Amino acid sequence: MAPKKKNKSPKKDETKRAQADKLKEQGNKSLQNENYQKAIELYTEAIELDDQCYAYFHNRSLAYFLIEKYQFALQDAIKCKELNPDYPLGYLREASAYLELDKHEECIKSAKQGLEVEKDNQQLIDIIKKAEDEQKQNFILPQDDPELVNHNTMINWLLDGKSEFENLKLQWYCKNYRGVHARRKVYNKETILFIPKSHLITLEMAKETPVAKKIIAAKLNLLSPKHSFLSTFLLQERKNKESKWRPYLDILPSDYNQFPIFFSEDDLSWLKGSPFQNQVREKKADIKRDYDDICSVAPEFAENTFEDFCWARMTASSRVFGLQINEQKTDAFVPLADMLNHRRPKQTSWQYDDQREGFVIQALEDIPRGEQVYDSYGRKCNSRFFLNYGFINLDNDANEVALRLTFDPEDTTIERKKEMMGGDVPEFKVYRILENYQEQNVSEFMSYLRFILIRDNSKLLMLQSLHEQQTENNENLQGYKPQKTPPISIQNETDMWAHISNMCQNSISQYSTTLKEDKEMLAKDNLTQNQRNCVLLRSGEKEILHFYIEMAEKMQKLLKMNRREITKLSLQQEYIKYNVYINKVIIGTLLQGQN
Ligand SMILES: C[S@@+](CC[C@H](N)C(=O)[O-])C[C@H]1O[C@@H](n2cnc3c(N)ncnc32)[C@H](O)[C@@H]1O
Repeated sequence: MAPKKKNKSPKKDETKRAQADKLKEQGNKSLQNENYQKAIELYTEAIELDDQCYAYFHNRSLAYFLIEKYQFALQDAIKCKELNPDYPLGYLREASAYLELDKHEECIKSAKQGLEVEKDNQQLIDIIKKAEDEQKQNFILPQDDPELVNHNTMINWLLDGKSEFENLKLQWYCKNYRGVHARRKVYNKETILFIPKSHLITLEMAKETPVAKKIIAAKLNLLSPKHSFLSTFLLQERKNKESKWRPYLDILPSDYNQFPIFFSEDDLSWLKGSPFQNQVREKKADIKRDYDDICSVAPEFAENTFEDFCWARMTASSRVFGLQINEQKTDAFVPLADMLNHRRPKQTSWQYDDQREGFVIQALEDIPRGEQVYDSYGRKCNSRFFLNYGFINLDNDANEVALRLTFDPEDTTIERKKEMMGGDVPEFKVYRILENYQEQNVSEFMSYLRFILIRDNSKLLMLQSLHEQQTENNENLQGYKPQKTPPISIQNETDMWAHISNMCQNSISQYSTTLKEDKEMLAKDNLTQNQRNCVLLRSGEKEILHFYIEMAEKMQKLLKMNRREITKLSLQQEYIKYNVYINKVIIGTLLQGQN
């Protein structure tokens, strides 16, 4: 049977076109009013009446783009281009959708075609530049680089295991150094990553290795048991070519040369004078002790060199998450989640979701497309970041410097002090002080020092009775806590500042460079990364020491004045930062009652 002829009445067509145009106008108004869904409906109705008008497809493509339906935006842009190849904005819509879909080649190709139609269209020129820039960032490594190949294998392994992270992508900054970026705009509260339990390496799994079982059976007292168990697991699986975990193992950093425990003596010498130099040696010695202990109960573990064990331990210290799975605390390696770099304040939060049975990360703010997505590793001193993560955080308000307090053996009140403290005084006590003197650590340090410096038995008696009053109702009356000593007298407080100043000056004199010299070195920028990090670490410590030397000088000066003079001086700019101490301790306590 012959097909029926269509009734082609020109008049009917014209009416339809007029109706369609009207709908388009209404659609444009909705678009202007940011009612994109309505605009899409109106353009769709227009298209149903007349599917040969490029403008309807162009406008609907734009509306789809604005609600982030990029695949639909692309389809309409392609149709617009087909209907009118001379319309440059059709190419712009197509290129924009391709860019959002991370199809950089295609984006550049369609924008270039658009430029053939209108050669100086600035939007087309801009989008080519943006796509090229992103391409450069994405492909810092050649396509066949093993790191990239391994990365793709891991991504497929995770996706096959039903992981979800469609809005995230990995980006390289240089070899072995990667970060996670938003593939598309991420919204506050959006769950951006899900890794099922099947793809987590937990502490419980690590405790099942033959070596771990021997450690447990021998009741070994390891210094870092959790990280050691996880390390034995990593090393066991690394040797197994058929390991289920191969895709994850293959993307782990191949070395940790920027971690201080791997530093040469030459690199370590850049830490001369810093208490951190010892911390590094102690950390390495602790890891060696764990390694030797493990080898002693599981001799086969010695197949792994100490270097191998250090590699595994640093992998654990820099990548493990402390989780709670079904109310049980554990530690785990979480592939891909461990690719997020650190930044404070918190931009994302993570947890194990018992219902979904997997690890999830949620955004805590909107993150624009292309931006790096961070995890906060917490508020930590740079010495901890350096030791356990191999980097230094600039502008870190949590930096500390270690100061050691000891009782004076010549102190005639020492016996009473011992008695008060419940028998004995510790040989020494190390406090890690921060530049902010209001931090609890610092006030405990000052209080401890006040107690050490008392030379007057009557003051000790007063503290003892205060302590007894405070602990009156406490049945397990414990010894006196020097770190709770309140400000006692002008003399004691003056002594405390003099002592702080001496200790800080003594610490400063241990370094082979001054703070000024460090700053000049950093400005020159001719240091290796490890040298630079050492200089940043030691200069951070010196800043704190200088802060307290200056504070000590000013507070000793104030402690010689009367209340009126102090109040006047404290209003000066250079004293403002000490006002909390001045008002609370000097005026509020030591000079209480004075006019
Ligand atoms: C959990 S991993 C993050 C992924 C890592 N960048 C990678 O490529 O494997 C932690 C390591 O990332 C690096 N890192 C994380 N945050 C950093 C930051 N803010 N600055 C410098 N390096 C950082 C450090 O090397 C750290 O040991």
